[in-house]
Amino acid sequence: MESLARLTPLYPDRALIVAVTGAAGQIAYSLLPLLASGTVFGPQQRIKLQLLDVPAAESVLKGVCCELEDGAYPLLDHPVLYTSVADEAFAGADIVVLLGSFPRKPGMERKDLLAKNGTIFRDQGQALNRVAKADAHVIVVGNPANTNAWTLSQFCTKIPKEHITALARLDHNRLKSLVARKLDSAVSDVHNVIIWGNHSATQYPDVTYAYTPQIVQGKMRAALGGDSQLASEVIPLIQKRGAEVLALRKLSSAMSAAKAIGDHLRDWMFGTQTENEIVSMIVPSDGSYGIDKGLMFAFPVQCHRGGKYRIVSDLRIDDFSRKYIETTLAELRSEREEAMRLVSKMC
Ligand SMILES: NC(=O)c1ccc[n+]([C@@H]2O[C@H](COP(=O)([O-])OP(=O)(O)OC[C@H]3O[C@@H](n4cnc5c(N)ncnc54)[C@H](O)[C@@H]3O)[C@@H](O)[C@H]2O)c1
Ligand SMILES: O=C(O)CC[C@H](O)C(=O)O
Repeated sequence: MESLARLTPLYPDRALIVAVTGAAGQIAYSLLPLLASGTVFGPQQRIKLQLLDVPAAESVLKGVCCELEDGAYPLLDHPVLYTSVADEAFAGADIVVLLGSFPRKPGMERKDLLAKNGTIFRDQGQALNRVAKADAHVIVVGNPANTNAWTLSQFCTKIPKEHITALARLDHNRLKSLVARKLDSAVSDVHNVIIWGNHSATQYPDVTYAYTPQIVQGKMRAALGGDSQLASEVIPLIQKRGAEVLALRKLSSAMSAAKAIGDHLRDWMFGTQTENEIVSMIVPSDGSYGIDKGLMFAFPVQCHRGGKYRIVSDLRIDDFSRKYIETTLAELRSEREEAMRLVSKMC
């Protein structure tokens, strides 16, 4: 259960301004009620929503706004702003949630998305540079999320680099839930799973530092059947979970993505739940664990109220883990190279 003290409003005297792109899409349809109801920013924080989508989605977006009105959410300021002009959506925003992009369809490779979505993140980086608050906090969700966040940050120099993050929390939650199911534990009893690297099939879902009241830190790999079981079952299951949902729904994950975005934002803005709790966020590397400085990489982090976080940089990484971290690092380096090529063409 959330403690109300933890969720003391960030701005008691005004509405928190939240811009959401791709607001006519499916993740937004699950996320907007979480924002409007106080689930993410607490039951006392007023919210102003500024929604962006492409002109072709105007009618759907208007319908979403009608539903937000009809929800009679006590915390939501009216009118909800909706627009197809990025500068209008981002103006004055405290929090910027970037969903707007093309999701992968069955038969598409994730790398097909790099070129398709790169220009969106260039344009939105430039728009943020023009109109955003210098202390805005940004989360990129549109895939390929790490590299889109990197592209955005190349065009948005006004906002500090560490305020630009991307979503690894869905993978983190998937792993946490899987561990709970395997051990027949409550999800809330599972702590400190970690996702490393890319939000892709090379990510490394790591249980080395995870624990529950029954399984002490250091024993989780054995409790889940040992390293060969992890390598053959647990790790691939999490790495391929997005693809599994896509194959089943013929649409990518949306409800669970919205829940994860809420978790990411709540922990980022209010602090992680306890002093020792670790969550996974895609943030610019500070060089920890030998990851290239500036590369957008999922790391274990601890957050402190007001949008501050620190990468937990002192975990011992054994050979088993290092191999996975190197694989996802290599993929991210090559995505960044491709993005650099595209960016230099875009300039
Ligand atoms: N990082 C993660 O964990 C994670 C999880 C799930 C989905 N995703 C990604 O999130 C993105 C959104 O997924 P979705 O299911 O909501 O997709 P969707 O297709 O339902 O919605 C995307 C919306 O973005 C809009 N859009 C496209 N270009 C835009 C632009 N330039 N500006 C504003 N809006 C624009 C589209 O019109 C559409 O309404 C996809 O890229 C998907 O792959 C990431
Ligand atoms: O396109 C994909 O494979 C994944 C979509 C989404 O990022 C997810 O993790 O569910």
